[in-house]
Amino acid sequence: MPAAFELSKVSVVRPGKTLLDDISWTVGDDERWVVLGPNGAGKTTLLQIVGAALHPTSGTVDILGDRLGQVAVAELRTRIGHTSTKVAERIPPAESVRDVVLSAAYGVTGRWREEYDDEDEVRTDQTLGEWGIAALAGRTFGTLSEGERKRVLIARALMTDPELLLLDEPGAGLDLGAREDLLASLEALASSAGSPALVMVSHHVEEIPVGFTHVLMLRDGRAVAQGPIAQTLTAEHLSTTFAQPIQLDHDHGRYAARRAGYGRRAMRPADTGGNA
Ligand SMILES: Nc1ncnc2c1ncn2[C@@H]1O[C@H](COP(=O)(O)OP(=O)(O)OP(=O)(O)O)[C@@H](O)[C@H]1O
Repeated sequence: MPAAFELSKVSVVRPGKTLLDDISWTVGDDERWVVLGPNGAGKTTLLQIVGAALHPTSGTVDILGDRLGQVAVAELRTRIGHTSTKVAERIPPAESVRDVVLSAAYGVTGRWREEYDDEDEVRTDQTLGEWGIAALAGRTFGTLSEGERKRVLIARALMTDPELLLLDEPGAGLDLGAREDLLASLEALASSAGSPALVMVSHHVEEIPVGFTHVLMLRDGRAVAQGPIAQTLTAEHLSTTFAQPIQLDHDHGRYAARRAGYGRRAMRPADTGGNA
C-alpha cells in the first residue's frame, strides 16, 4: 500500500511553545483518518504540515512521494485538497459559488482574468451536482449558511481531483440535520472507488463518518494513540486525550461520547425532588 504521506519525528516549536512534539504518522492512500483532540492540541498545525503549508522545525515529511524541503510546494499543493476556516476567510464574500469552485483550477481565491477551459467548467458543474449545491451556483459566498459554505468548500477542494483531501473541522457550526447530511456525503465519498486519501480533524466522535478507518488522538502536541478505529478509539484513549473520564458508545459504525458517570447524580430522588 503506497503512503499518501509519512511524517517521521516531526516537531513544530515556536518561542515558548511546542506545537507538535515528535509525531511519526503514516497514512496509506486507501485510508480515511480522523484526528481527534481538545482545543489547542495541535490538530490544525498538523494538518498544515500535511497540506505542505508549514515546514516542521525538525523531522521529515514525505507527501505524495515528495520530501518537504526538496520539492516546489506550490506544485505539491495542487495535488492536495484542503478545507479550513482559513481557506473560507480568503474567499471574497461577493464571489459566486460557481466561481469559488471553478477558481480552484488555478488554486486562487477570487476570480479575475484567468482563462478556464471547457474541462474546468464541466468538472465544476459536476462537482456542484455531486455535493448537492448546483442550485446555489449563482449565489454569492457571503450570503450562504454555515452548512452551505462547508459543502462549497469541500466541492472546491475536490474540484482538482486531489490525491489527498484534508478537512479541518467540516462539522463545526452545523445544525443536527446539516451535520447528518454532511456525514452521509463524506460516508459516500469515503466508500467511493475514486476517493482520495482522507484526513478529517474533529473535536467530536459524533462527527466521524461511517467508513473512516483510522484515528489519531492528539493532546498537547503529542500523539496519545493512533491506529485502526476499531482498536484505537477506546474510552481509555479518549479519557487520556480529553483529560477526563469518558464513556464511549458505538452503534452501527457511529460513535457517541460523554463524561463517564454523568447523569447518575441527577437521577437520585433527593436531587430531583421525587419522593420514591
Ligand atoms: N505561532 C505560534 N506561536 C505560539 N503558539 C502558537 C502559534 N501558533 C499556534 N500556537 C498555539 O499552538 C497550539 C496548537 O494550535 P492548533 O491551532 O494547531 O490547535 P488545534 O488543536 O487545531 O486547536 P482548536 O481545536 O482550538 O482549533 C495552540 O495552543 C495555539 O495557541
